[in-house]
Amino acid sequence: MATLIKNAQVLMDHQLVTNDILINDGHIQAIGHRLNEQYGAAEHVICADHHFVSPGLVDVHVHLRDPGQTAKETIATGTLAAAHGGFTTVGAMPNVDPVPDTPQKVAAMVAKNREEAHVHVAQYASITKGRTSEELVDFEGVKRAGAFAVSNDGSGVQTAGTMYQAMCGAAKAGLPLAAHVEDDSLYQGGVMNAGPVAERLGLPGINNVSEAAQVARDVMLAEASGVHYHVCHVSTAESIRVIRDAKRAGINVTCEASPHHLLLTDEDITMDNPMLKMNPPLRSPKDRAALVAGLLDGTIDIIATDHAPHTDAEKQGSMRTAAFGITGIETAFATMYTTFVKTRLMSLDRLIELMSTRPAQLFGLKAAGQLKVGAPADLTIIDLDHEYEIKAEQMLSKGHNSPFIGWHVYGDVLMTLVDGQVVYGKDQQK
Ligand SMILES: NC(=O)N[C@@H](CC(=O)O)C(=O)O
Ligand SMILES: [Zn+2]
Ligand SMILES: [Zn+2]
Repeated sequence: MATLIKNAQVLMDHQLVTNDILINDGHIQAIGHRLNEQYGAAEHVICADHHFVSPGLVDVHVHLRDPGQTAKETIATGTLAAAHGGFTTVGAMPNVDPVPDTPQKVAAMVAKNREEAHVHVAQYASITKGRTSEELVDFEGVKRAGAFAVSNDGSGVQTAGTMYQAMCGAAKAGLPLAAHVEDDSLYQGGVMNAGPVAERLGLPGINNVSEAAQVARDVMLAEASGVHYHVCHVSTAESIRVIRDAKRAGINVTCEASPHHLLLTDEDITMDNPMLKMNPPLRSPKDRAALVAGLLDGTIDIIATDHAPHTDAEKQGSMRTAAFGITGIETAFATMYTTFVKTRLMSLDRLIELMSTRPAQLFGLKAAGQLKVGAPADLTIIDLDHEYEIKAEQMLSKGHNSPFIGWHVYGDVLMTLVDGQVVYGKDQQK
């Protein structure tokens, strides 16, 4: 079946231009004008009404919680939430139960994702068995079973020797290694960033060095092993400095930042509020400024949400006891667009590079992140002009643990297509 998207604003050579997009057999067949004269009338016509049509967004850091914690999220709800956020490919973190730490378990996850997901899911295998042990997974085996990368997200790899062996194995298998950087021996049980705000609130703090020291260690190990080392949710000025230096030295290191670390600081925590509790924590304004500088100078390669849904009960009460993590996949584009593009700190083109093109390229997701003839029709139609309020009841994730509820933003996703099929349509929702 052919679908024609009419009057789309698409980015071409860094400019927005009006075009029609013809989709056939799940792929983009043509981009241009008066396509029906050349190709015949399409069975299905979607009027984009001069809204922006983006290559589907790509988020390499998402927690789908399934199997094992389906009260928080399922593959179905998490990927529907992704489609609502404009994402057509997500990377699923392996802190689920059972952990995908063998080729068999990875193959089972890949099959389950294919069965139940509304968007493409790239599956992480863990780095070590059970995610916290020192026993390495079979890197070649998990790659053959369909893993696109390895990560122990949720925990750092504590021992340098284990990390080095893991990097050598991942490098040999051609798998990127995405690291949650956290040295347990430097982490002293905090629940928010260490500093004057934590002191004022009487809450235990998490220092910068528990992250940055492990980044520094890993950069050395990455150089020695030759792996593609990717730092997850970078949050400190020191980590940015180490990564910038490592890149200058030609080491194969990349990193992601999450919207919340680019948009909020610990000064936004005016009271004990679990909606602002995540790991790594919201850092100081100085750290945020270093992250923004890193985003603008290219030290930060991509944006990833770290969408971490929890039940309402787990996010109630005090930050001392609430779960770490916030949702993000439904608010990432709008919050980033509003703060960085609408204000002209960054071009729309660059934001799409950070949220679609580059993550696909860095992680070898060859079919994703492109709007061009021959590519899969993974697209999202976004209204950039209408201001709206982020509301919990509009979220399709099971998790409502977002600090962005109540924000007024631009960048409303109207429709998302995966392989030419509409997987989210604003008008079709309640
Ligand atoms: N970021 C978080 O605070 N939580 C994540 C784990 C993680 O990303 O490290 C989770 O799985 O809930
Ligand atoms: Zn993490
Ligand atoms: Zn995570």
